[in-house]
Amino acid sequence: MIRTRPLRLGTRGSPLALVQANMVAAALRTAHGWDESAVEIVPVKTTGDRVQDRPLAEIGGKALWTKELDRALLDGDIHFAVHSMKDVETIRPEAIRIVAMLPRADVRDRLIGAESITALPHRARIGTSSPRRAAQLRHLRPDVSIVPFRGNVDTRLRKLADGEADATLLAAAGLERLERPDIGVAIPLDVMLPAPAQGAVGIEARADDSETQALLAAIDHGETHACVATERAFLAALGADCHSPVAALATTGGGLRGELLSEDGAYHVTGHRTSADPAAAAELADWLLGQAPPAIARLFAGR
Ligand SMILES: NCc1[nH]cc(CCC(=O)O)c1CC(=O)O
Repeated sequence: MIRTRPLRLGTRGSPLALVQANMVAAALRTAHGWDESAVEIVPVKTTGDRVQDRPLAEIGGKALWTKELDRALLDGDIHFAVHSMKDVETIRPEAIRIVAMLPRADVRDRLIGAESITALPHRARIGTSSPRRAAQLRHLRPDVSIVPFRGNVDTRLRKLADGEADATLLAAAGLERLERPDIGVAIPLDVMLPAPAQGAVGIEARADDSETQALLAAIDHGETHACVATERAFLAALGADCHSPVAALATTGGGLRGELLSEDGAYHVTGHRTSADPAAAAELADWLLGQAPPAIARLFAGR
């Protein structure tokens, strides 16, 4: 196909976002036999990137990563947007559709600063701004304290090196894509379940732009797409947002696993369904909420 203008790919401008954008551009060029100029990368600064000094939950949650890109998409400034699916809210604007996902990377978190969670020094200070990671850590190690840690991967590693914390947790996927796969140790999935959609890169287009959607369909990884859709259905059924300490993982062979925690990690409930379809996700969410002690249930009171 001959394109008279380049396809405009919108992305955040962080180093990780740009790597992921380039992965998508390369996949499209390969799938369609396009040359270098066929896809133009358009970095868009988001509120989440601008405001680095306050917790995300305080300035408005996950929408901060997508709002400006949504606008660019709806205004026709870009043809499609590339996101870490972990950072995309469960409820999306009607006019925007998640069209494709790249093959998922390692879904685990990596611990940097100790050999394992058990091996963390007594009362270690852990740098993380993720409510899920904080609650999971405190559940496993009630003695540790949590230090807020925002910023991109390099910023967080620098804060750790500067002694602002004794250890931190980062997604293996991000470290891999930034070509630092060996930093720290992978935490086994039976010790720590990842965030819903962790490790998945997704692509959104306008719901009415069937031409762009057809081009993107060529690079959609069906298995990743299905598993991430199930994890997102689980979040949606919980009425969860970024304030909610929730973990989930769906795999084609292993079904769906989910975990809800109280913010302080004192309580958690976990469950498993052998099927990884969205109906099982909604059912597991309801079952977990039914099991949950008040300290967890109140976090989902708004649903
Ligand atoms: N919330 C930030 C964010 N969004 C996606 C990733 C990593 C890549 C991924 O999980 O797909 C990260 C960094 C991290 O959690 O370590």
